[in-house]
Amino acid sequence: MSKMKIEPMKQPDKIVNYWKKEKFVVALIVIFGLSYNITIILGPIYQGKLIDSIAYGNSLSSVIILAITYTLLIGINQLLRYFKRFYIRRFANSTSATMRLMIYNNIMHKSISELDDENTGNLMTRAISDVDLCVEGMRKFTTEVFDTGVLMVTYIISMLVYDVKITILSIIFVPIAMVLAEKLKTVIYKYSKEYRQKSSELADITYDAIENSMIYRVNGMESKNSVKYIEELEDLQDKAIKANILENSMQPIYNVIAMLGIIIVIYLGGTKVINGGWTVGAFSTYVAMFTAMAFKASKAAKLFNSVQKSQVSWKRIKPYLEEYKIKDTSSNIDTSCTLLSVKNLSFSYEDGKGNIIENVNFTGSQGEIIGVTGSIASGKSTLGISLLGLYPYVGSIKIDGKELKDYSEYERSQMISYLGHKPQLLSDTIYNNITLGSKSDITSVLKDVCFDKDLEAMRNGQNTLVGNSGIKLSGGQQARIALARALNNKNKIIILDDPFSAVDMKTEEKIIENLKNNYNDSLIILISHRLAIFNRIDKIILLNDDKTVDYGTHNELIKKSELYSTIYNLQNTEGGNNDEHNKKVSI
Ligand SMILES: Nc1ncnc2c1ncn2[C@@H]1O[C@H](COP(=O)(O)OP(=O)(O)OP(=O)(O)O)[C@@H](O)[C@H]1O
Repeated sequence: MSKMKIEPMKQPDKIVNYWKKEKFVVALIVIFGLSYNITIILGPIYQGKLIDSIAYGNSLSSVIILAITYTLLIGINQLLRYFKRFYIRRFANSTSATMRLMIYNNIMHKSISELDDENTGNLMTRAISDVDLCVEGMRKFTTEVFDTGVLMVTYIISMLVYDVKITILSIIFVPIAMVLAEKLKTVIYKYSKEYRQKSSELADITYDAIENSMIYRVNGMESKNSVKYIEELEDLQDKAIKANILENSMQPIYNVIAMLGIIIVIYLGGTKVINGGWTVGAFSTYVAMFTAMAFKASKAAKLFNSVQKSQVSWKRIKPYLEEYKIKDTSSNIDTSCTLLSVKNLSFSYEDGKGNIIENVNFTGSQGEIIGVTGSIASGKSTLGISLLGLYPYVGSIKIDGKELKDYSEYERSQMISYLGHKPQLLSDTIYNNITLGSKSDITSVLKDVCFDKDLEAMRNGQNTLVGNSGIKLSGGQQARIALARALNNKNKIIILDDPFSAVDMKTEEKIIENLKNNYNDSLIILISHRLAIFNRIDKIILLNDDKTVDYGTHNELIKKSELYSTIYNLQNTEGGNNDEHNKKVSI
């Protein structure tokens, strides 16, 4: 059996294209679906013949031949059914995989501002959970086109061959059941939509309870949350009942309506047998065909409802099914030297909102360390983020003479390494947290961040699992693993946002020495509250509360900024080697 190939597709927001994409599989479904549903009619026909041959006293050998033929036909018919089912499953699996691939690709190409929006993340998680429901609807539809549509046509044609009048009179109840189902579909859609919405909300609440269990527990919120959770569950149950009851409770009613024609069949057919127009076997064949057809007709009514239900899911997925995009991974960057030049840089997170930083000017080159400091919420992290080029900025950020926004996203990722404000550890091993899935020797980088001693105490060494968000590591260990990740992916420019906030002063000093010695082919931008080592770095950017910026060497800032000199002196005089003290007197 050939392995399923998952490939992107064109116009993924048109549902019919999923059938077009699987042309070969759909062709096989058509072949097996048609042959299964056409040959099914041979079952009741041969059953009737068998009854007649017994009733009219045919020879034993001809009865046995008929019985064998009947059994063989049923066997072949079921084999065709097996293949039809197999290829329909294959179509469903492939469609589900394609939809997931297209949604995943959409996530990969969302802008950072869109991803920052919490709602986008939630909506996409829900959309992915809707894929299965939607594909299930498509599978049912494909199945029923044959098992209901083709089969009903086959039965009706055969019944017409047996008797035109009885057929026309007995099937007039079928459209009534269908019209009733059609009328109910809007109501079913409404209830189904409400149920799906509630179900996603409950999934969010569950994720939240798991992710933030510690916070809720220590704040004594768990029992209160449990009560709320039960209320939500009850509401979900209520909506589930409304959504399902109407659809399922209607099934027997559709069934009864479609079956009403049996009265006509028995009356007119029975009369025809008495008058010698039909044999008992022909009558039995006709009754079997009518019963099967009426049963299928009532299923068709249910099919309309289930297609309606899966449309709820399709509508939720559709906005995320956009054309497949491929990230450009060609790179044209200068690896021989590094020159960063920032001129009149201003930045705001949203258009029209006030600037977080204004008119920042500085230059830096390979081998330098530039410190960024300032009071709380003065925009230190924002300056680091703006240098990544992920958001639009005003002014100029040039790397090696070329504007940052003119580099491709991939080129930027190859020029700049970044350690964010939070460690953002994955629930994985130390090794995977640092390499992010690539293969490299991390021994030296672990030494550079002074983690080698910590590692010796860990039984599983680099394969130690860090727990959810690094919970099994101390704050300082988490910070150093995150720093090691940024350094392992060493680029021309390394931006480190507060890497030492959870690290003691001695370790900080050692790491700074390692950075100076082992990363002098990069330009390092070091964002920090702690100024202890700032007298050993090349230049400092001080972001003031009034959005003015002081820029210069340590000695220049000591002279020109009262704020800088006061804090530096406080951090380096009494208690200067004490972390608690430094926190109190930090900028
Ligand atoms: N993603 C964001 N969207 C909108 N506003 C933001 C975003 N990130 C930060 N801000 C705002 O920007 C301002 C500066 O925040 P930033 O984190 O850059 O300051 P900071 O100097 O690094 O702070 P701290 O000293 O507390 O680390 C704050 O008022 C904050 O609310």
